[in-house]
Amino acid sequence: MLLRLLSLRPCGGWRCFTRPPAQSPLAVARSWASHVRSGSSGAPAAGRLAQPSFWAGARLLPRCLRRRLRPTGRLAVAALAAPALVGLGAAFCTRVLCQDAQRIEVICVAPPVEKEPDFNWAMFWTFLSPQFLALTAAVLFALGAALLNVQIPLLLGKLVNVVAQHMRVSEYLRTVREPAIRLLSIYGLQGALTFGYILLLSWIGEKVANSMRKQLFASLIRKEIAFFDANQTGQLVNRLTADIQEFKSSFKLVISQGLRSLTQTVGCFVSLYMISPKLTGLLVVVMPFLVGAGAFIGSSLRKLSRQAQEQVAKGTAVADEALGNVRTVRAFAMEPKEIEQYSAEVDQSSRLNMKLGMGIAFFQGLSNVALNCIVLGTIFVGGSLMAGEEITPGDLMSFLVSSQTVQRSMASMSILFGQVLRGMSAGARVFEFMSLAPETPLCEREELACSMLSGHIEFQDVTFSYPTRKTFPVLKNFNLTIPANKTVAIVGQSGGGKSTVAALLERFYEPTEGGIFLDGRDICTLDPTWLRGEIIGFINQEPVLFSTSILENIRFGRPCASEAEIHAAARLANADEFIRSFPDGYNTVVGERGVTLSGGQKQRVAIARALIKNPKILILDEATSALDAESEHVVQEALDRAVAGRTVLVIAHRLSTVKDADLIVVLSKGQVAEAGTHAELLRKGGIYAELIRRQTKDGV
Ligand SMILES: Nc1ncnc2c1ncn2[C@@H]1O[C@H](COP(=O)(O)OP(=O)(O)OP(=O)(O)O)[C@@H](O)[C@H]1O
Repeated sequence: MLLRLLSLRPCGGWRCFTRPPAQSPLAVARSWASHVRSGSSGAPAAGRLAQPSFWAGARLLPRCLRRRLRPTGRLAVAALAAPALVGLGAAFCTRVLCQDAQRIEVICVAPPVEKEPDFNWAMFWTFLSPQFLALTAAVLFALGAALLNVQIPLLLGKLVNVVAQHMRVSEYLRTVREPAIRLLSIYGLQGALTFGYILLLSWIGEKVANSMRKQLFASLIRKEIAFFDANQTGQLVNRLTADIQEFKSSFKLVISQGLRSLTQTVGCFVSLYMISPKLTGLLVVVMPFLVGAGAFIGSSLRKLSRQAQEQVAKGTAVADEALGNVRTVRAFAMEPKEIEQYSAEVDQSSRLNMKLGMGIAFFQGLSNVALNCIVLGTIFVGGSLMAGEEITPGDLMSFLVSSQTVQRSMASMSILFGQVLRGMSAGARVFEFMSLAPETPLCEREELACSMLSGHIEFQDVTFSYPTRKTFPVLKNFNLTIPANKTVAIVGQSGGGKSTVAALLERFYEPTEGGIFLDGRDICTLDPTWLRGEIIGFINQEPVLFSTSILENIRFGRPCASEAEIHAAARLANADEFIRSFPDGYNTVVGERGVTLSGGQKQRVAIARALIKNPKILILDEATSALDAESEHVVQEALDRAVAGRTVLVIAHRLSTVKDADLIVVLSKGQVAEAGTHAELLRKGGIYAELIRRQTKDGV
């Protein structure tokens, strides 16, 4: 029995603190937290393990006490019932420790300096209100299950009294039937209600999370480009995944555990007081000490645990960087150095974890002693009260079970408090981006008739600073005219603002001052979706393909395009031949970001994707600069064909690619420094002539 007693408590504690070595700190913290959330953190486990001895003790206890056993006999009885209470106490301490894991998770997840947004209740209600009926039913079921849980100890007490009174089998079976059947029906009903509210809650949780995810994604993908300059993709994806998951779990827990625990704590305390005010007093005095001591020792373990987690994160970062950049590591033959660095981090991590394990072992051992003493005290006082006939054996039984319920409920409420805070801050982060309307709505304002569009573009006194760097003007009173069906090239030193001109024309950003006009209409009065989707084709230096087939990638330019149109666009882009040379032809899947294609092939697919919408305006932003001479030649050939009959803005470093442009503009410090044809600018002998001279010398 003693062995069983000892085996209970470490189980709960170790479940919280041991972890598989390969997991990331975040995953570890999550798994700890999910242990707690799913209620497997030790309390139920301890309770489950404690039950057989508890029932054995419960059966023997009244008999022994009725026969007025000597103190040694009472001690033996106490030893039988002890595991239940010890298990409960240990479970309670374990919960306190597990809270640490949850706090650690907060440390891992929360960015340290970011200001937390406020929780938007109104927005939450818009998601919850469609599930109102199901939610009401779930709440009622949960309350019903909790109230029945309060009844169960009292009925158990009555049953024990019957068991204790009747010694003859026939009489016993007759008398025990009625309370046993009542108890059984309550068990059944309680089980059905529990099934009902958990089912309803997971249904509601899924529905709410599902619509939150869709709405958040829809709202994110429509945000202006400046928003993505200011927010990291990883953070945004985290809001879509981890934050919504966190919010969903917290919401479900508040209804299921919170409501139930509160009802049970209040109800069982009333029952405890009614059974025995004296024993209740003992419990009320002892419990705060137990929790206080657990929290105190837990705080130093928490600190150690946090250090261990941070160390694991360091090791993970080293592995992540080395594996993610394996080509660079291989190219520099740095494998031994990386192994050494990773080993050092892992060794330090295991030293900290061993220290932590020792701390937990010490804590568990100490709490065993304390809890055993408390159990003995409870049994001792309870036994004395029974001996003085102040309470019946059944009362003691009810007391023990009710106190178990109270302890479990209080422990889960303490966990829940942290969970609610975390859930609300996760929810606030999700709602924050949902409620922000994009500064440039995607589908508003006017469209011009495409057939009437000539494609004449004018930048008039455009001044612009990026929203993330407002004090640094990239363009200053920039003026440029791109006549319809002409090709205008922008050249100049790196960082001069060439790509910014293209981004403004695409309406990725809005000019701070001045305006951009298309056929005399300010483009900010035009529908951006129409502008980008039908009028402007954009090809840049690093085309990004999606991990689907070549066919679908080209169709991305115009979703309603037929296969024949796709093939035609590919031919125009010099891509048809190489695509057909693949075994799967147009159905070849290109891998993540088009990794299975060469740079030149990717660029030609991107050109086909831009051409399929037959854009009136084409922007080529360094479209060939990442390619070798061979690929550049093929791609340039495709581009030369593509520009015919369109207004084209070319941005280029390699001046050889722009010398045939109708107009070449040299951009310097955000302003037009020179403009003219290739021959005019060479004659002028200014910046352009100098650039040409340098590139010819370098053989570019
Ligand atoms: N998203 C951004 N947020 C803030 N500043 C930016 C952003 N993009 C570019 N810049 C800054 O704007 C200036 C102009 O950048 P831009 O990319 O337009 O230059 P560029 O002439 O195209 O350069 P390159 O020839 O090297 O591509 C640079 O100083 C750059 O640091």
